[in-house]
Amino acid sequence: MSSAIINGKEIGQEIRNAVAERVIRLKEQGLTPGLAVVLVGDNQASATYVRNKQKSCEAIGMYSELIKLPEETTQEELLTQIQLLNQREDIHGILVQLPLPKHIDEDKVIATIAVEKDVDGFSPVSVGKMMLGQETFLPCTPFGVMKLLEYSGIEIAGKHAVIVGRSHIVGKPMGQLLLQKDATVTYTHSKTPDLPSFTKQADILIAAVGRANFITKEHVKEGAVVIDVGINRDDNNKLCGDVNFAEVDGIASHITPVPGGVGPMTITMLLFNTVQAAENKLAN
Ligand SMILES: Nc1nc2c(c(=O)[nH]1)N[C@@H](CN(C=O)c1ccc(C(=O)N[C@@H](CCC(=O)O)C(=O)O)cc1)CN2
Ligand SMILES: [Mg+2]
Repeated sequence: MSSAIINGKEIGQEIRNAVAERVIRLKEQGLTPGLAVVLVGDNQASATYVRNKQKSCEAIGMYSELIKLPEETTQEELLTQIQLLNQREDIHGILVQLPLPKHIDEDKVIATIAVEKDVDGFSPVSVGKMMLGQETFLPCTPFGVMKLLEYSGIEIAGKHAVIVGRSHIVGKPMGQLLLQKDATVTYTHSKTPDLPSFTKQADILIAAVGRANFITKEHVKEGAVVIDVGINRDDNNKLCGDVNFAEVDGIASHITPVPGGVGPMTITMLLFNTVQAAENKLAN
């Protein structure tokens, strides 16, 4: 029997509809939520994601503004742009599309975003608050995965979640969010020896390694929930995840496809966070 598909497009749309309602309420009170998206350089994938973020904002009545800077932009110039956005009354969320060109210190740039506008949840203060379980903006991809699990009725408490990958934007926060919902969490990564001996124990397996079709049937326990965070291109340049879907289908109880699984949730949760930032502004 095939695994149940967790449909991120459908779940994402349901959440976007609810976010759109909140935008209407804010506009009735004279406030249009505004997102500034900073794009530096000519990375084609980044340009596509940024376009999708802007379109998604507009689709639910939010304001979005693109700050497009050339590849040669200096770190100082970029920091100045962010400081200006930090002061803008009409901008409630700021995001800097990653990756940045090599000559720019990503950490420094992210740390400059005002925490109340850090809708990506990447700044050191946001990350610290998340670790402490305090109210803050959660990073959009792991936040989206939590919503996929919730909307699919998947129990987390008492389950063994195994994360493959330890990036700052996915793997590390993913483990924290699952831990806060009482999962037992194991982190694995590219240097973990005998990876299948760990992943085979997972009730919930999160694949966030960034390698096409890396997770095969030998990594997955019968009945596991498999969440694929990867966005890769295979040998035929076709979009694929970190999980070999054809192999794992039928072993997992539930699985997310690529495309149409975690990806759409990333932008959904960005909209969610930006509306939250605008509501916070009204409340304070
Ligand atoms: N500042 C940020 N930079 C980056 C983030 C981020 O959350 N904040 N995440 C990724 C890229 N990303 C958003 O920025 C992103 C990636 C993929 C998708 C998505 O919807 N994927 C689709 C497929 C799209 C395609 O056809 O190429 C899917 O999986 O269905 C959304 C957002 C790195 N940078
Ligand atoms: Mg760099």
